[in-house]
Amino acid sequence: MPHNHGADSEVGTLTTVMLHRPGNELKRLTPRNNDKLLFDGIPWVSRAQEEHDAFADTLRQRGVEVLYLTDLLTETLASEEARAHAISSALSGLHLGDTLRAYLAVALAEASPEELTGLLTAGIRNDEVRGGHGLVTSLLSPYDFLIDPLPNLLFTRDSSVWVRDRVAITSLAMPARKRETQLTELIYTEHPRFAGQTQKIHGWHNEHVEGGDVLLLSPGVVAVGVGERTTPAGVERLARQVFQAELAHTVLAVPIAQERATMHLDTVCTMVDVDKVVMYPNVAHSLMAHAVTVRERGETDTDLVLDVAGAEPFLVAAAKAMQIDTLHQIDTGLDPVTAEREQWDDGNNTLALAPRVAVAYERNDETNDRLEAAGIEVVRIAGSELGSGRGGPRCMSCPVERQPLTTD
Ligand SMILES: NC(=O)NCCC[C@H](N)C(=O)O
Repeated sequence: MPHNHGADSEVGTLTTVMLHRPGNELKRLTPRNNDKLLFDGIPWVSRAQEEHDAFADTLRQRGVEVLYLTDLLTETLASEEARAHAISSALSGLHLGDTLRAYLAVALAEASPEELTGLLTAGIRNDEVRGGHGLVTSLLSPYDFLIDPLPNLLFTRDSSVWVRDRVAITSLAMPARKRETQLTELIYTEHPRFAGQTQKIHGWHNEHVEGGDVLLLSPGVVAVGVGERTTPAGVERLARQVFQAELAHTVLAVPIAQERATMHLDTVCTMVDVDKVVMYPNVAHSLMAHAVTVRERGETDTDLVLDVAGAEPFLVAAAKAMQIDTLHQIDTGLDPVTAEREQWDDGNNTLALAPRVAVAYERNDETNDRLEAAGIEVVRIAGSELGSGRGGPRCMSCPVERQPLTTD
């Protein structure tokens, strides 16, 4: 049966979502590598899995189809061509050397699709290989990774993002995450559910854009955070591509502080209704946006001539582009210290299941209370372990299909 994959908003009823159940890749985290691997602590893996299973169950109970990235990958790797592609990309790093690369290529080719998924996601450590011994294996430490683990796969939001009926394969800025998009690209290209019926925009080889920075404010209006992850050139490239494919009429480029606490736009602002956002109060008054529109079309996205407006307050620029009177900020009224604590714990990182229904971490009591007072149904989930990677319900979910808000 053909699917209507895609999303034209942040809040249309969520039909299908891609998640990643945390697995052995989290067991690779140690106090020596957690910073490099972008985790703030060492999660208790079985509890993280329980929390994640509860999150997935909550979504299913609300009628959402949950696709797991690893299931999709394993199904994709049933194809010889996809396997060969996955293996050569995973072994392309310059740290391996020819002897080890050749040995690993054979060993990976002999693995079953399930085993290969495990190796591509949890990685391979030098002390785990039995052959391929030579200069490189001898000189590397036994604990060095030959294929890096991908603990941040948990945050499926960042490695792909649907804009209407197209999927953008993103280009992740941090070295620890770069390989994630090799896997999402492979899934969207080769998995039978997507192959041949999924048009792609952007790509891992393009300028940096991360999905957590991309907010579909309304059909035709895309906001893109520009900060630690998405670069100015990244937003320009994405804007060109969505304009060329006529997926949007306005892209709002939104500068955000280049800090870990605000690594993506969705760490400070998410939508909970067609005209309401929950926003970190400490930035609400300073967040600005440049509206980018098309002045002149051309043959390709590089020929487009863009108009870039001067900076305006984000809520003002957004409302104008969305052609509504006001984009309301739910007034959480939190004192700056509580606001800072709850922002750090992803209080503003909600996942809308439909207009006025949002999944949020239970720990952010005050933000959640204020959301409820404003008429939003808050579906609370536990995230004490999940949160150690600094991501909330929105970060942990890639909507593959939402019911359209567009009426035409
Ligand atoms: N959209 C998001 O904010 N995703 C959270 C990503 C957390 C991950 N540990 C990272 O640093 O990239």
